[in-house]
Amino acid sequence: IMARVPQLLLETLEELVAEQLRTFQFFLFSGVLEGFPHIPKSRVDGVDRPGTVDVLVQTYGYDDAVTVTVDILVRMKLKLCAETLKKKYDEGKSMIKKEKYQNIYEGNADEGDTVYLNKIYTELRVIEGAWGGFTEEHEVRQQRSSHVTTEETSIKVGNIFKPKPNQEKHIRTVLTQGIPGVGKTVCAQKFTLSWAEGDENRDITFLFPLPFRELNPNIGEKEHSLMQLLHQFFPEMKPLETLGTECKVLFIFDGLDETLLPLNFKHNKVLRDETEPASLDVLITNLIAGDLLGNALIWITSRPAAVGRIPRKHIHLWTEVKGFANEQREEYFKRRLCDDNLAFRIINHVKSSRSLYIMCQIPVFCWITVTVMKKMLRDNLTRGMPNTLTEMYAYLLLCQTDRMIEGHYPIESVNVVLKLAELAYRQLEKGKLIFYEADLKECGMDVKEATIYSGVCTEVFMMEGTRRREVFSFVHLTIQEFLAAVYAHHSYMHGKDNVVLGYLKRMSTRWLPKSVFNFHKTAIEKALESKDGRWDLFLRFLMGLSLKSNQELLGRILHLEAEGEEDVARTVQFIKDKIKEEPEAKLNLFHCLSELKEESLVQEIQNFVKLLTVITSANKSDFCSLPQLLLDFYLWPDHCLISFLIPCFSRLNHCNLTENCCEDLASALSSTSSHLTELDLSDNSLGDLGVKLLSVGLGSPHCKLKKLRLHKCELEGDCCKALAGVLGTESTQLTELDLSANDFQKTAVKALCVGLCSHHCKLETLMLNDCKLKDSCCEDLTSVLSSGSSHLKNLDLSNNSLKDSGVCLLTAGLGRLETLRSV
Ligand SMILES: Nc1ncnc2c1ncn2[C@@H]1O[C@H](COP(=O)(O)OP(=O)(O)OP(=O)(O)O)[C@@H](O)[C@H]1O
Repeated sequence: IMARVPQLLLETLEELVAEQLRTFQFFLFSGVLEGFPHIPKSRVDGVDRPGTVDVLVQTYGYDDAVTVTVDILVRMKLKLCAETLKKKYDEGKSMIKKEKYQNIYEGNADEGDTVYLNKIYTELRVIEGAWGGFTEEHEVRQQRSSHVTTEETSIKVGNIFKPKPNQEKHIRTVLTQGIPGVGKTVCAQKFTLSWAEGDENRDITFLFPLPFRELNPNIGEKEHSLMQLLHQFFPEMKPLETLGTECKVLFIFDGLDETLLPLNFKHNKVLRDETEPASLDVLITNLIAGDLLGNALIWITSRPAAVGRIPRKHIHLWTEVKGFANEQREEYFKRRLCDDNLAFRIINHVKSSRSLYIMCQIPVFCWITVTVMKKMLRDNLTRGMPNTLTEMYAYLLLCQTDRMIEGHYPIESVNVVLKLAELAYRQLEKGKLIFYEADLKECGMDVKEATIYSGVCTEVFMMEGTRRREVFSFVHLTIQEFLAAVYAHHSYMHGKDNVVLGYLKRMSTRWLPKSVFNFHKTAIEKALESKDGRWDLFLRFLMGLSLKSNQELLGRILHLEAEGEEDVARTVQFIKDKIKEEPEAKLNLFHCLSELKEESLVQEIQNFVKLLTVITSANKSDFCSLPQLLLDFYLWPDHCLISFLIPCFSRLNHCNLTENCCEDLASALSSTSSHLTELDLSDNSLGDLGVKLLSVGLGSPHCKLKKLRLHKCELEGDCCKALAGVLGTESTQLTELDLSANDFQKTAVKALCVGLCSHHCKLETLMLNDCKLKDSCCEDLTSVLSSGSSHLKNLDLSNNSLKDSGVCLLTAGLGRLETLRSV
């Protein structure tokens, strides 16, 4: 339709006779059109029809060129002509609506390139019933805490409104929450498209996607009825005056976090009539509360921090988008790239960096990774692939700048990036994610500059309706945080201006001596003071930018280099001191060290975990989530850290562990740097499978374990063969094995004895008490004891069902045994 606008306008002007054309042009240059700039007389006076169309489009853009033309035609009393133009335009617009849902808006799409949703859409993990007790926490932290939720029931997005078995009440309102970039908008779009294509939810007659951010510009406009609002957004609905009660209607309100509406559920008047005018806030709150169109289905999506804006009583089903599971990550890369070889290389790189791999749970990071790595591999820049977050975002900014230069935009990238960075910082300071032209102006930017970088940094929305208005936002909050850090770093390096301090403090301290260290220190303190973690990611990027390598990387577009390397060393020390002060509150500081590629991070974590062990030992349930937490988020460099962590976790008894952690433990035990000699895993539900997985590590030549406790681990004997294998390996150093309080049968002990007989076996103490053993196992044990190779000195068989005859048999062949407990 947009491409057809000039043609539509031309067709309209061709209906005018010469006299009328001159009158039309008079309106353009006379300046009578309210809210639209007038066109200089010299540009239109006496110009032919195609020339007039050109001037119209160049001056007003497609949308407003049509609005202006319709307005003038009405003033010229050419009503029919005006209506025809408007009708054709509106019809075309409703067609692009459908197209709008077929394509996905991604910042990096090459000019004219269409990314089809159905092509790249990869199933997302969505769970239902999760009320996580949301807090005002920063979303990146939410990602962390959402990790430890326990019970999760997956749900298919297309089924959220379908009745569940045994459910009496139908679900009218659903709220779907998720951290930024996790795929909420894409979910809503996919739902809409599947419905529009007739694949799913065909019982819904009307589906109205009304993103909160597109509703914002309507705030403060004169009152509208719900029907008028719908007519404005969906012109094809105009023939309908009411929606009635017969048909099933669904409203999708995407992005609750972006609304500027007060959502005053408590005091807004009750509204029941969809034709009665009211303020936008009244319309929306009444729709959600069910007073207006009580049968309509409502779906709201939101980032976690904003979900509290809807009273819980109005929400019937809570769901949460969790992002991609492991296989889905790979599938995404394959779908996105259409080149298996390239996908394979990217997947391999992502897998080689655990932090990157974890980040790629969030689809938007997958997209950033694809954007950056595709270009790097294409340019043969395989050396030094990005590993830290700062590197990744720096490359993203470079990619975008290259695209801009390729597009021959006659604009100086340095300036635009800096202005954008300032914008990012100022808005972050205000806690704003969306902003207006006035905010751009504050940073010396015009709309054109912002839109040139629209690919990655900002999005522009042409609003429908009576007014044209652009709303801006960074494509992703993390990009805003990155650019904000660029601004803070640049301001300090070039003007010794510490923006982090805030204006007043900056003024009052301007005479004090300055140093990079002091600058970093204020930023660290600011981040630590903010309760909602708003500055956490900013700080990570700021630390990352203090690395010479990252400054050089960005050197092509920005001069960020700083003197004062020793200052960075002081910053590192300061971070470490802060961590020691209050380790459990300073998790983000570990991320900062990893952005700084701080080699001693490993040591720091080890110390940190030791401290944590002491702090949390009183509360084992908190403690048990920590290994997973740490493994996931603080592994850098990726491969060796776990082995450093393990010594601190040598006492993992009673930690609610299951077989799920055994593979990680095994890999820690088999790491070359593993120094663990004792491991207590008692009172966990490892089961036979868990111990089998663990045995892979136990049997490794690098495993230095001497004592292993598996008391009460829900073992039934299946694992004994694997344990025997461990005992029989040449490198085994195990001298003490506690298998007490498990449920072993004869065959289990028999299997174990194979290992005990091996001449490599160094076991001196074996505890098999409380194992429901019967006499029948004594025979095998006796043959072990009497074999010359056994080192067994202590054997505990107490609390089993052994009879005298069995014990007699054992005592007959004690070998080197010093203690035998059998009662
Ligand atoms: N299911 C999916 N399949 C493929 N790509 C996806 C999927 N979900 C998300 N993406 C990618 O991630 C990007 C961000 O997703 P989306 O805009 O839906 O996130 P969001 O949760 O709405 O974030 P925000 O809270 O920031 O609005 C998309 O532009 C797309 O590139």
